[in-house]
Amino acid sequence: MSADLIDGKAHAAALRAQVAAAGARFNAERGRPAGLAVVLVGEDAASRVYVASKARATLEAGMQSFTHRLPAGATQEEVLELVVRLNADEAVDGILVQLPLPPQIDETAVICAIDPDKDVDGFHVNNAGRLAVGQDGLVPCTPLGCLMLLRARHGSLAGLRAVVVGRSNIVGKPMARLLLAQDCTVTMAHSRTRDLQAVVREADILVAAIGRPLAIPGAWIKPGATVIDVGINRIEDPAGSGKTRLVGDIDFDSAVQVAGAITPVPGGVGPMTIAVLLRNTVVAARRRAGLGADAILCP
Ligand SMILES: NC(=O)C1=CN([C@@H]2O[C@H](COP(=O)(O)OP(=O)(O)OC[C@H]3O[C@@H](n4cnc5c(N)ncnc54)[C@H](OP(=O)(O)O)[C@@H]3O)[C@@H](O)[C@H]2O)C=CC1
Ligand SMILES: Nc1nc(=O)c2c([nH]1)NC[C@@H]1CN(c3ccc(C(=O)N[C@@H](CCC(=O)O)C(=O)O)cc3)C=[N+]21
Repeated sequence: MSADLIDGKAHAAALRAQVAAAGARFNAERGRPAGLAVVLVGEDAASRVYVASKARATLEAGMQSFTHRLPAGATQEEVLELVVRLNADEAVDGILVQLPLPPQIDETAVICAIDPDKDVDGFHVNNAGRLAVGQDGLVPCTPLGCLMLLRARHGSLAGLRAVVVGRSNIVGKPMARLLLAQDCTVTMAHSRTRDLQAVVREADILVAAIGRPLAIPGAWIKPGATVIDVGINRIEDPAGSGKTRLVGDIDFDSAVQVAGAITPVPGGVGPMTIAVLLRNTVVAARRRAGLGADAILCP
């Protein structure tokens, strides 16, 4: 038996088309496009690629894109000043500060400085708190993208056993909260979990956000489970070509034999993250303008 592939690229393309339509409606109502500002500090090559692809996707969705690059040696004050300026800029509906930041900059302080209503990453403590208590806010892109993939496959998730491996503030914790809000029975696992294999085995829905290449083998997975692989790990190609390739946290080749459905890496969760970022930007723009929810953007 071979699992169904969950095509994140196709789901992301569909979401982006919906976001473009909602963005066009916003533009028609308000006489200006929704705007996303991305802040990149330093020259990290991988970050540059993400930032460029976000800017391209933003323009393709009919939104305005503002990219701000600061040198790797930028001070905390310079980053905070830029954030304050973007908070006050009426053309900017969403602000994303690319993480990680260089070591001289306090990430928490920078995230805290972002206007929560423009925090399209959903990392601000106001938005994390809103998610925790079930109030409307801005939800982190990667876990919301995972939830959309799960809803597309299952419809209702009520009563299913979900296991989230990883408890970071940007993926694991918000993922678990979203699944709980969908009435899953949720377990959060992490590096101190005892007998991870037995915990994983319980999962009807398994979300891996660990950051360790191929950490979970197919033999651990419950037959028929839906497996969402958030991990993006660059490893040396085992064929010894000297090239590198991207792999997830799940050992795809063995897991695909056991799971009911599985996301590939690349082409799974990653493309959804960017599509949800655009979705969050239109949601933020509508809320800031005092417009009601746009049904098409609801997960
Ligand atoms: N597709 C996408 O769009 C995105 C992908 N990612 C990818 O997702 C992965 C996770 O990212 P992120 O959440 O930021 O990572 P973090 O490093 O912040 O968190 C990793 C989590 O995994 C846990 N962990 C580490 N080792 C083990 C282990 N052996 N067994 C069980 N749990 C373990 C850690 O536990 P503990 O808390 O105990 O240390 C921690 O909670 C990365 O590969 C990242 O590149 C991230 C963001 C977006
Ligand atoms: N403030 C902030 N918000 C983020 O959301 C954020 C961040 N900082 N820092 C870095 C991580 C990582 N991240 C990814 C987004 C898309 C892909 C993606 O589209 N990946 C493609 C592959 C891309 C490739 O080939 O390199 C895929 O999985 O198919 C990956 C990773 C967002 N992040």
